[in-house]
Amino acid sequence: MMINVTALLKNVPNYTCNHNIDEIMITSVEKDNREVKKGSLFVCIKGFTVDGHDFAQSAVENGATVIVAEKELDVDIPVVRVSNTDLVLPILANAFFQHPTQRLKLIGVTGTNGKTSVTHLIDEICKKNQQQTGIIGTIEMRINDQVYPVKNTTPDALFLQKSFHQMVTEKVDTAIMEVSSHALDQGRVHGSEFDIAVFTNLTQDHLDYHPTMNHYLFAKSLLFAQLGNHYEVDKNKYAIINMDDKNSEFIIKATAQPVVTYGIEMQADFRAENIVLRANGVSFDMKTPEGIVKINSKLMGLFSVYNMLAASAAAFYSGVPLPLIQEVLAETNGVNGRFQPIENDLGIGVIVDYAHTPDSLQNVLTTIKSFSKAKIYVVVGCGGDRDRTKRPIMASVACQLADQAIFTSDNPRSEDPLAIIKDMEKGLNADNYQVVVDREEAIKEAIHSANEGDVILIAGKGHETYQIIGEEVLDFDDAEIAQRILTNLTRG
Ligand SMILES: CC(=O)N[C@H]1[C@@H](OP(=O)(O)OP(=O)(O)OC[C@H]2O[C@@H](n3ccc(=O)[nH]c3=O)[C@H](O)[C@@H]2O)O[C@H](CO)[C@@H](O)[C@@H]1O[C@H](C)C(=O)N[C@@H](C)C(=O)N[C@H](CCC(=O)O)C(=O)O
Ligand SMILES: Nc1ncnc2c1ncn2[C@@H]1O[C@H](COP(=O)(O)OP(=O)(O)OP(=O)(O)O)[C@@H](O)[C@H]1O
Ligand SMILES: N[C@H](CCC[C@H](N)C(=O)O)C(=O)O
Ligand SMILES: [Mg+2]
Repeated sequence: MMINVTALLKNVPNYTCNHNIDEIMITSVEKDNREVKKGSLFVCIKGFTVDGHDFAQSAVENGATVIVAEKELDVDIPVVRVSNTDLVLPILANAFFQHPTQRLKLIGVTGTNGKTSVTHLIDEICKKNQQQTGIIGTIEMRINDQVYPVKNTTPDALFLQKSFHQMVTEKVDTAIMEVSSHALDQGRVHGSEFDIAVFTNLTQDHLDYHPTMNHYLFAKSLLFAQLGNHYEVDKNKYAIINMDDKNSEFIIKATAQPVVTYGIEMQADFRAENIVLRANGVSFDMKTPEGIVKINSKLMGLFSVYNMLAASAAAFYSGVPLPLIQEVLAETNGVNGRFQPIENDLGIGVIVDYAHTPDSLQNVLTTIKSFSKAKIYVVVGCGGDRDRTKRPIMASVACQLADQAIFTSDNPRSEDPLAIIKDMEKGLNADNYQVVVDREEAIKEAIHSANEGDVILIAGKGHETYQIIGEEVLDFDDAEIAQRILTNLTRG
C-alpha cells in the first residue's frame, strides 16, 4: 500500500512541516522504530515508560521517510510537527487503512467485569446467524477462524485500524471488541466507529491507573460519547445499558443515540424474570421487545444472566432473530477460564475462574455457595503492579464466603509476592486462611485438603497460561496444573 502523505494528514489539525512533503508517498504508519521499513511514516509517542522521540534517528536509519513529532528533531528527513502525537496516531491509522470501521458493524463492550464473556457470546450468536466475525479482547484476536495474539485487551489505534482493515479484506461483516477503560482514557479507539456499545457494570478495579472511581466511570462513559454523533440520532446505533448498575444514569447521559436497557431488578427492555439458579446452569424467561423467550443455559450464576441479557440485546439489535439467540444460549459452554469445571473422579468440584476483582470474586463464590453442600475452598492472589486497594477487599470477600482461603501469588510482576499477600491481610478479621506463596503448592494444598463433595475455586488467572514473576514469564496454567494434581491423586 502506498499513500500520499498530505492526503493522510488531511484531518490532522494545525500541523507544520520543515520541508515540502506534497509528493511523498509512504508505505506504512509506525509508532515503534523496530517496525519501521523503507518508506514508513514514524509517529513519536511519549509513553509511560519511554519517549518515542528518542527513537527518531533509529527510525530514519531503518528507512522512515517522514516523522511526526511533538518537538524539533535533528534528523535528515521531513518532520511534521503536531501538538499531541497520541491524538494524531488514530487519525493517521484510520486514514491509512481507509476508515475500515465504516465498512463493518462494530460492537464494543465495556465495564469492569463481563467484557470477555459478553463479546464471546455475541460472537457465537452472530456466527450461528451465518455472519463472518472478528473479535478482539483479553484472550486473543480472531478473524473468521484465524487466531492472533494480542498484548492488550484493547490494542492501540494502529493495531486496531490495521486489524479492522484485515477484517474488511477477509469479508468480516461484524467486529466485536472489548473496550477497556485504559484504552478509552488513552484514545486507543478514536476513529473506530461503533454501531453498538454495551455497558456491563462498574465496580472497583484499576485504581492504580484511575485516580478515583469517578475518573474510572468517566473513562467508561467515553465509549457512549463516541457512539455516533451528537447532532443526529442514528437509528442503527444503540447504547445497551445494564439498568441495575447504579452508574447507568451517568452512562446514558453520555450518548445521543437510542438507549436499550437490560436488567433483572429494574424495568428494562430485556429483562430476566422467573430466574432459577441450578447446580448445572440457569433458566429464566427473557422479556424482550418481541415477547418472552425461555432461556435454559449451562452457564452458572446470576452474573451470567446479566451477560446473556447484554449479549442477546446486542445481537438482537444487530439483526439476529430471537429463536437463534435462544438456541445459542442453550448450547454455549461459555469462555475458557470462566467458571471452568475441572473433571475428576474424586467427587471434588474444582472450578477455574478469572475473578480478579472484589465484585467478581463475590459473584463467583456466592454462586458456588448457592449449590455447594459441603466445604468451599478458594485459592486466590492479587496481581502485582496493579490496584493495591483491592487486595484487602478481595481477601475479606474470600474469607467471608469460603470456608477456607489459601492466599497465594497471581502475577506478582515487579513486587515481592509476600508483600502483596501482606497487603491482602491488612485489617483482615478472619482466621480461616493460610498462606502458600507458590501457586502450584497452593492448588495442591487445596486439592489434598478437600474431601468428596467439597468445591475448590481457583481464582484470578482463568485462561492465562503464564505466571509473571519479576521480568520472567513462566509457563503456568491453573486448569492444567489442577488436572495433573487430581489425576495423580486418583492414581494414588
Ligand atoms: C500503562 C499503559 O497503558 N501502557 C500502554 C502504553 O505503553 P507505554 O506508554 O509504556 O509505551 P512505551 O513503552 O513507553 O513506548 C512509547 C512509544 O515508544 C515506542 N518505542 C518503545 C520502545 C522502543 O524500543 N522503540 C519504540 O519506538 C513505542 O512503540 C511507543 O510508541 O502503550 C502500549 C501500546 O499501546 C500498551 O501496550 C501499554 O500497555 C501496557 C502493556 C499495559 O500493561 N497496559 C495495561 C494497564 C492496560 O492497558 N490494560 C487494559 C485493560 C485491562 C483489563 O482488561 O482490565 C488493556 O486494554 O489491556
Ligand atoms: N456480568 C458480570 N458481573 C460480575 N462479574 C462477572 C460478570 N461476568 C463475569 N464475571 C466474573 O468476572 C470474571 C471475568 O469475566 P470476564 O473475563 O468476562 O471480564 P472482563 O471484563 O473481560 O475482564 P478483564 O477486564 O480482565 O478483561 C469472570 O471470571 C467472573 O468471575
Ligand atoms: N486485565 C487485568 C487482568 C488481571 C488478571 C490477574 N491475573 C492479574 O494479573 O492481576 C489487569 O491487567 O489488571
Ligand atoms: Mg476481558
